[in-house]
Amino acid sequence: MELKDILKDGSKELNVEITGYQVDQLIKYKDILLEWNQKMNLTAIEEEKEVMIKHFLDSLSCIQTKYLKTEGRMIDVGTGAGFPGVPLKIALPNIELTLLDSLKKRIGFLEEVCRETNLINVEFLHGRAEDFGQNKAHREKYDYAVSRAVAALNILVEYCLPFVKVGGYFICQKGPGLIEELPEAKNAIKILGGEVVDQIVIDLPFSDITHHILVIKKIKQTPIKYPRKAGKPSKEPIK
Ligand SMILES: C[S@@+](CC[C@H](N)C(=O)[O-])C[C@H]1O[C@@H](n2cnc3c(N)ncnc32)[C@H](O)[C@@H]1O
Repeated sequence: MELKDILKDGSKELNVEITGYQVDQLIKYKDILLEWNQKMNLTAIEEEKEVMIKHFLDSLSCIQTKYLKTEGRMIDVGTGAGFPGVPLKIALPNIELTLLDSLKKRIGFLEEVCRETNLINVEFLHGRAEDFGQNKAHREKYDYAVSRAVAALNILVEYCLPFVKVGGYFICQKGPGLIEELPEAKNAIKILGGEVVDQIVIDLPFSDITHHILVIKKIKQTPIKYPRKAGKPSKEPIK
């Protein structure tokens, strides 16, 4: 099966509409990812077909939740090589995207991807989520936070919920581990002003992988003491 067909058919299965131009943008992204991956550690997934499924379709599955609209401000916390933020921006080009990562080299790669795929209205932030979460320009300024494979849920909510406006959503991609992580994070979610509104099981097309997406709505402002200083949330997660 051709790579383009994996994207077209897989996104249809996820109820996500993508055009031929968006498919071309994703293919270009894959080319740059695999080229840069020779020089720096960006992804352990090196097979083209696997990139389509495990990075692109997996990222696009966030749209299936129906909570993401076609406009608004979104931050991808711990974006790494751009997942899920960049595929989401390709599929929803009117979203204003902020990509945040603590590794400077990854930001350089992301700048190149966005330039080469003609993505506009993308901001790149190099630093820790704990620091930007206390920064007035970013605190409670986003309609959506998204994140994949960054930390256990009780830590991750302290990284992500401070960015979300009251009324906005944190859309969190997790593996089957969510079932154990959720009870341990319930109190942190409440303290940080969130409420779990949905938990969706995603069957990733062309694979036997099942993922979970947890949707947390911001219902109250986050108390100003959160996020605590860099390193503290992972050392002492909120109990
Ligand atoms: C395992 S990678 C996942 C990357 C991407 N989200 C994905 O799913 O492919 C985790 C990323 O989170 C970043 N990260 C971890 N803790 C962070 C923090 N406190 N603030 C900002 N970035 C962080 C790391 O630098 C790394 O790029």
